[in-house]
Amino acid sequence: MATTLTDSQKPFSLDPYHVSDVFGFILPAPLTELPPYYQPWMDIAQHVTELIYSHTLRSHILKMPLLNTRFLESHRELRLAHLALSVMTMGYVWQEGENDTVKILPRNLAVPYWKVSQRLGLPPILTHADAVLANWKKRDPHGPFDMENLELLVTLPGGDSVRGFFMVTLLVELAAVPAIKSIPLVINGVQCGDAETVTRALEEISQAMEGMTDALKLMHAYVKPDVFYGIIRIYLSGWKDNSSMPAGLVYEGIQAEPMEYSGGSAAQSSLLHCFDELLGVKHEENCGAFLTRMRNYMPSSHKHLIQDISLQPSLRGFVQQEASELLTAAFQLCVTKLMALRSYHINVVSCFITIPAARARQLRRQGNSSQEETVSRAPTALEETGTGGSGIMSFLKTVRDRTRDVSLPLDNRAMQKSTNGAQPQNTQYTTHQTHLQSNTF
Ligand code: HEM
Repeated sequence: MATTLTDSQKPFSLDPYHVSDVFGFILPAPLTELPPYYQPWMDIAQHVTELIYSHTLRSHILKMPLLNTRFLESHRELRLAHLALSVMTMGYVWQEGENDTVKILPRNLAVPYWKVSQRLGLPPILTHADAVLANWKKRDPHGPFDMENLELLVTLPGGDSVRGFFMVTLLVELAAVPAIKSIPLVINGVQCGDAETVTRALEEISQAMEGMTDALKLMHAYVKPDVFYGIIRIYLSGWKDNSSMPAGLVYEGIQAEPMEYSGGSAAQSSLLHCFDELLGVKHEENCGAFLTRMRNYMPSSHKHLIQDISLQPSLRGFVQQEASELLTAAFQLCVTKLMALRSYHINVVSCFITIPAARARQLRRQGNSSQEETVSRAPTALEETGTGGSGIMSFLKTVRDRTRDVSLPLDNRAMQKSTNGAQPQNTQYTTHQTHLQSNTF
């Protein structure tokens, strides 16, 4: 008689979580057009930048018809609709900068935006899932997935730098795909005590983390710091913990009270949340609360993946229990590479926020903050906080330092063997080896 496996006995798989084998969390082949009924949205969304520059976006949006969302059927249609409504909303709110914001998002934008957001499980604001994961197409469909052959579906002010910012972030997501695909191998390997498979999968993950750092380095080649700081950033910022929008935003036709949402940030990428849960990284109260809140800004299936990884038996506990040098080295290499990625990201933030912010302050002090200096156009409300609303540097350093806490001590010899890709000589792993045995090496 055939036996059926219960959920907890089935191998862990990425299938239920809408994660692509080729693209990871990136939406594969996003649609570029909606059904013709929604053309009034696309006509505005595809020209948001020009309309902002001519100060006419708000008036165009006010004249837009109130469309019914029930003709949007597929997931990809909903994602394009969310992206289009998101760039319109960011443009509508920030068209005149930080000093002339709005209190109300008009009904013809707010009602469909709310409904599409509800169906996707996303908040009604521009998220990483919109601007990065669902905002790309290949110029030549048969060409490579690289900077030269990729373009945005919709954009915001900032020219080549805004394209660079979203596309480099997309390439970081792509570099992470081998790591995401290795997560089930780690979890299933731990379940059945297969230390050799876990070791190999962890090596794959650490290599992908290094690839992510390399991709992040492209930010310097494709994004100008003063354009990012002075022009792009305000359009990514939200109406929570933002002194330019202290009361939040009323979504007309949804509820009379204003609502607060954080702006778009790669803290909403599911990647590092998955790695933290897998490795057992625990964040301090405030940082942890912010990061956990960011999970509500992810597509719901990706959020569930992170939750389900967190419910698995402890990988770190398994590594300690196995007391294998190679396994410990592979685990430790993941911790080291994740810390290196976070440290490099801190450098990027310093270059793109801290330094331009200091320059803007200096110009202001000298009474020299003319609009010709790009950094001077930046909103002052965002100087000390991230677009997601966090106090940037101390937050990022604390998050990086908590990563270190899961380190497992190992001797240099094992680390060298692992980085050289040496294979274990004796692969007879069992789940019940003890620490004591490892101390006899
Ligand atoms: C110019 C480029 C970038 C800047 C200026 C930047 C800025 C920031 C800021 C200010 C935060 C603090 C949280 C917030 O307020 O939103 C943050 C968090 C974060 N960013 Fe970025 N970021 C950049 C690129 C990226 C890229 C390409 C990634 C990779 C996908 C990334 C991943 C993260 C993550 C994962 C966090 C949460 C903290 C952590 O887990 O370490 N960032 N970023």
